[in-house]
Amino acid sequence: MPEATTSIDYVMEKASGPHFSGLRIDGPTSSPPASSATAPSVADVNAPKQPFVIGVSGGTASGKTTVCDMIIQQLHDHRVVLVNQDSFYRGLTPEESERVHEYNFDHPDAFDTEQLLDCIKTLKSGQPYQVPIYDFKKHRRCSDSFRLVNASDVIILEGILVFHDQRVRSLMNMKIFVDTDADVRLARRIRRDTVERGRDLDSVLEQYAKFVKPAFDDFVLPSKKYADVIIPRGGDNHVAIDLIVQHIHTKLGQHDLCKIYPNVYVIQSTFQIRGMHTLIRDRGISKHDFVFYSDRLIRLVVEHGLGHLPFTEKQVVTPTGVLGIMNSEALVHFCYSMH
Ligand SMILES: Nc1ncnc2c1ncn2[C@@H]1O[C@H](COP(=O)(O)OP(=O)(O)O)[C@@H](O)[C@H]1O
Ligand SMILES: Nc1ccn([C@@H]2O[C@H](COP(=O)(O)O)[C@@H](O)[C@H]2O)c(=O)n1
Repeated sequence: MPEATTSIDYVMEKASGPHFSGLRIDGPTSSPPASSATAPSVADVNAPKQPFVIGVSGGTASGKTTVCDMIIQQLHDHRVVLVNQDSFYRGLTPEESERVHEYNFDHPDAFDTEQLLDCIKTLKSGQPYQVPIYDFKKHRRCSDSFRLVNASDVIILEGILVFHDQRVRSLMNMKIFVDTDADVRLARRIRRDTVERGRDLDSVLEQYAKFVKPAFDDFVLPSKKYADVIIPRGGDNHVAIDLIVQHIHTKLGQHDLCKIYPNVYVIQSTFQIRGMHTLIRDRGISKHDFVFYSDRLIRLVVEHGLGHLPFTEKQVVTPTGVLGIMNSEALVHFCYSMH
């Protein structure tokens, strides 16, 4: 190893832990095997990724759906599905239907949370789900039609109370709270409910004062503390939405080639690999170091590729008669007898 690079190397080795394949580069083979908990196996790294689940909460008419639509538009190169908590409103009993103005649609019990959980768990496992369709005018689900939601890269779960239940929260990778002033929300709600949901002004105002506002204070606002990101002004906040989309892109990775070519394997990015890529791109690097680190990176690719070839395990005795003491290169060449 060149002397000038010893300290950089030392830091990288210390920080990175075992290399992906379980073999430390140039190090002794006393490091943990590939099955170690700290080193993901080839199968783990290339296993189908679990969908990225985003929860979007906020008060009524805060702009949740608008924000979700903007995120979906910007994630056009990924498969994204939107699930509304509203779809899981319970059906009303005949008595409740008769006195619908006394029914609190803003209480957590108004939702069938068990079914919502089942839906998100099913989608997370890569299976499609038949999501109910809710009719806000009739206050009930359409009994004979569903929306078939397919497995996807990103699942967005949107609703006033999606952060209320711990079990639902725990399924989320990212939680967003859309924060819009109450007067703006009420104004939007009046317009929306009278235009789209078949209500009159008096009933909207009465429902708001009796149920919507108290439930916001009791359940929605307290769940804001669970949010990772709070978006003031909802869909008007383009900066926040751009940042969120960037983050999701990073989390999903850019390995679209894997979707097109099922036999493409991507080496997991580690601190050490990123460090070496940084060094060889540094215009000030010496020729010697450039060759040294490029050589290491190339060797990683070769070792990784060899790991994908069929092999049978072999016991070997080293020339000194000691079992198991060999450097990483020797391990690759001796342990795997290629077909
Ligand atoms: N930034 C905005 N400016 C103006 N109107 C908006 C804005 N965001 C949402 N709206 C309107 O307010 C209403 C509620 O928005 P929506 O996104 O459906 O909220 P939520 O899903 O939180 O109930 C809709 O009629 C929508 O068109
Ligand atoms: N039959 C129903 C069901 C729900 N609501 C109201 O909808 C609000 C939640 O939907 P947002 O799109 O505004 O998030 C909630 O505040 C309920 O009061 C309803 O009016 N009728």
